[in-house]
Amino acid sequence: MLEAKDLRKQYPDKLALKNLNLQLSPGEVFCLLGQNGAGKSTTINLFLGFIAPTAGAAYLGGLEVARHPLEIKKLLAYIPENVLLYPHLTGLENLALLSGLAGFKYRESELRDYLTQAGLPPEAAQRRVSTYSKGMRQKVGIASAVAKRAQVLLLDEPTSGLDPKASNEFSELLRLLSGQGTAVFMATHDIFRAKEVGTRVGIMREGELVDVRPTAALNANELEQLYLTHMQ
Ligand SMILES: Nc1ncnc2c1ncn2[C@@H]1O[C@H](COP(=O)(O)OP(=O)(O)OP(=O)(O)O)[C@@H](O)[C@H]1O
Repeated sequence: MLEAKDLRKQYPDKLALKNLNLQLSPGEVFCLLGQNGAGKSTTINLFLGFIAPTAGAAYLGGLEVARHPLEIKKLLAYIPENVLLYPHLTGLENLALLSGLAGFKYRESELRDYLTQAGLPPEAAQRRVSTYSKGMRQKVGIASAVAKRAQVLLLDEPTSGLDPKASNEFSELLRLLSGQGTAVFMATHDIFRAKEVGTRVGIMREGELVDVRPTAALNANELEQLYLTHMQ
């Protein structure tokens, strides 16, 4: 569902990603840990097609991202730290717009159901998004991923700045999506969440994926120790 083959990104004065090799199956949740500047966002931006690789290739659903920019946009949903929505439109209107762009036309009742399923309070659906909290905007992002029937979900530090309850609800939604077969690739600094929602966790250091483990094999303390050992 998601694959990197010798994926590499060289900036003029920085090798941001060194020959990444990785494969994700449907329903897998891969959490990528690493310090600031390790290359996590670079990896996500390569899968999004926002930047071009220097060598190697990124694939989504078997399609090479750099060669199929339009097709891959239909396969994937992207949730950055701050979900960008139209502030003067309501949650419902935003979702109608986002799913419409992906080619889906839903009735208002269906859009409401997607928002409720994502955990947005029903009264909020009619409110302008400018009144939403960060967690509520994330929920609209998740609702849009579900409404688009995204096969791959890319997330860049989605829980940073969320309170523990919102962060926990977010983890539940990721489990729901992965249960429906969506492959999830998430860059995060949150070791606890990575252990909780991830099926596998990877540790990136200076552009290199230095360790990959199934999360079932470690408890949160062991994962933290492993991470710290790699950062020494
Ligand atoms: N457009 C660019 N031009 C030059 N260097 C860049 C560019 N974008 C990123 N870099 C460099 O590439 C390296 C990897 O950056 P990246 O943003 O992928 O790290 P990150 O792991 O996402 O960090 P953070 O946790 O802070 O988001 C860093 O050294 C960064 O300065």
